[in-house]
Amino acid sequence: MTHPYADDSLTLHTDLYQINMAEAYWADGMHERKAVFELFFRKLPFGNGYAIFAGLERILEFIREFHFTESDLAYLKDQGYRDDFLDYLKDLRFTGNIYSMQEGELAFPQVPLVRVEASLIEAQLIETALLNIVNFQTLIATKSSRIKQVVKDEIVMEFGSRRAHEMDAAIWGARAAYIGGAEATSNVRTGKLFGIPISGTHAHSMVQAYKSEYEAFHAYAKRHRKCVFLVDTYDTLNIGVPTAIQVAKELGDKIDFIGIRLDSGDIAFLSKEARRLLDEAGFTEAKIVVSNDLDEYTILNLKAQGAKVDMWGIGTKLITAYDQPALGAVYKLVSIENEHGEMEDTIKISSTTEKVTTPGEKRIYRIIDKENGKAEGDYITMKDEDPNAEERIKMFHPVHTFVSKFVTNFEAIDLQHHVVKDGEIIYENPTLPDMQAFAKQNLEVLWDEYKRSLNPEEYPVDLSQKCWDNKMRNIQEVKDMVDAHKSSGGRVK
Ligand SMILES: Nc1ncnc2c1ncn2[C@@H]1O[C@H](COP(=O)(O)OP(=O)(O)OP(=O)(O)O)[C@@H](O)[C@H]1O
Ligand SMILES: O=P(O)(O)OC[C@H]1O[C@H](OP(=O)(O)OP(=O)(O)O)[C@H](O)[C@@H]1O
Ligand SMILES: O=C(O)c1cccnc1
Repeated sequence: MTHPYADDSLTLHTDLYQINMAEAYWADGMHERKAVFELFFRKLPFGNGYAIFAGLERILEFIREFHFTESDLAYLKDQGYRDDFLDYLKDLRFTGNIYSMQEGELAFPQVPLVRVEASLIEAQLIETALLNIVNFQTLIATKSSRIKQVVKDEIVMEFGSRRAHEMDAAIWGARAAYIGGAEATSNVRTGKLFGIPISGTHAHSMVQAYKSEYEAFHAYAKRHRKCVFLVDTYDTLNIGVPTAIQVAKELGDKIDFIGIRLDSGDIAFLSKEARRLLDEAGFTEAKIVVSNDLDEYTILNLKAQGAKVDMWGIGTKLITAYDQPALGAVYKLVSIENEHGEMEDTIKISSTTEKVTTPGEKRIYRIIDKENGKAEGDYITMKDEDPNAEERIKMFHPVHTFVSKFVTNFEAIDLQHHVVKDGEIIYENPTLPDMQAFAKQNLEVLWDEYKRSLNPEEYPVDLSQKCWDNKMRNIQEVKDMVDAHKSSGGRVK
């Protein structure tokens, strides 16, 4: 199918209800009221102890391009939207402010990753895209980091393009996997777009096409100096590895014999035997690459079995976040301008305690113990609080309030950066290697108990006293409103 709209934009990459709400705000003259939304998730994925934030670069790209094109407006007209509203949309651009964590930052439940302060209509219309971007990219960066925690010093290569949920997911997922700790991707376009190292071996089809491993390895080596030969097409130990060794010996210095790849069978047994054969032949530096439905669980198990692996090629289970396909991040209104031009808190009540939002304009700090450089927890305050001006802070568990602690001798690091100012992008994206290094450096401030892959400790995300009191006041106000409503016989004025 050819693309029917030359000017197609991502602005309609939204849920219908956003446009319907936008129309109502506009018709009622509420659309320009200032609103504050926070984007956060409630539960860490994969049972992990932390998440790695990713997605900012694409958010900024989306914001820069945000406008309704001719064909977007024509389509909306076909859907029945009225001309006066469409005329308004024609000139609409994002003119608000966005504060965000940097990509590679550690993220925890309830901590806003992104804060949008904009006119109600603008903030509402970007919700779906922001969630779509952050939910996916943060999930994959986290899965990658989790895998890297298990792999440790060996190399992780992202091999998932063929199994990703279509093309966008392949490239943005490979990028997120890189931020989380994967050293390279097999996706060439990702390398071109983002400056990430690309790497690859060859497939069984090449051996099948040349009919023998000997012919295939020679053919590959004729055009490629760096060689990793895939040795499991017919019989790994009897034909594959010995043929790789033979070709490497025949070609000597003409190639860099990087090593071999195993893609089936018992990886623990085969890698140990292949290591022995390579070492006996004098190729002690040759690497063993493995692939085949790997994830952190299999890798951990293979390591426990003493598998001799130098590089892990990981596809399906990384790029699709196989064991948890969604992060569940949400975008919630926490404050809105009233008819008198004052900002007012808003709250969403739920019978599930974790789902009750924390109202008001807030700030997010990571509390670092000055003595040991480790994180004590994240600290959510009201916007006019400055924890760095305090000698001692009291941190409250947001749900189990009996859990609280006093912290002294700390530094409070503001996690949100001003990235869009009055519609203008003021943030320069770091390079991808810098983002990866940033993620690694962030993990160093976490105690090991939050980093283990099985049953990690829960990292503290606490509220300031003021934030807690404000939340309670808002809950009480809603309760009073519900009681008044009930006692009026359920009538709405
Ligand atoms: N020693 C091992 N211990 C635990 N899991 C292993 C071990 N060796 C391989 N695995 C994993 O077991 C699974 C084996 O899958 P499967 O049986 O489909 O592979 P295969 O039949 O050897 O290869 P393929 O079907 O791809 O040709 C893979 O996920 C692989 O990573
Ligand atoms: O297993 P993954 O983690 O997804 O890694 C990518 C897989 O892609 C290739 O296989 P291919 O597409 O040839 O399919 P295969 O599973 O039959 O080998 C490669 O040989 C890996 O096995
Ligand atoms: O380069 C490889 O070996 C590779 C790339 C993608 C998928 N499977 C293997």
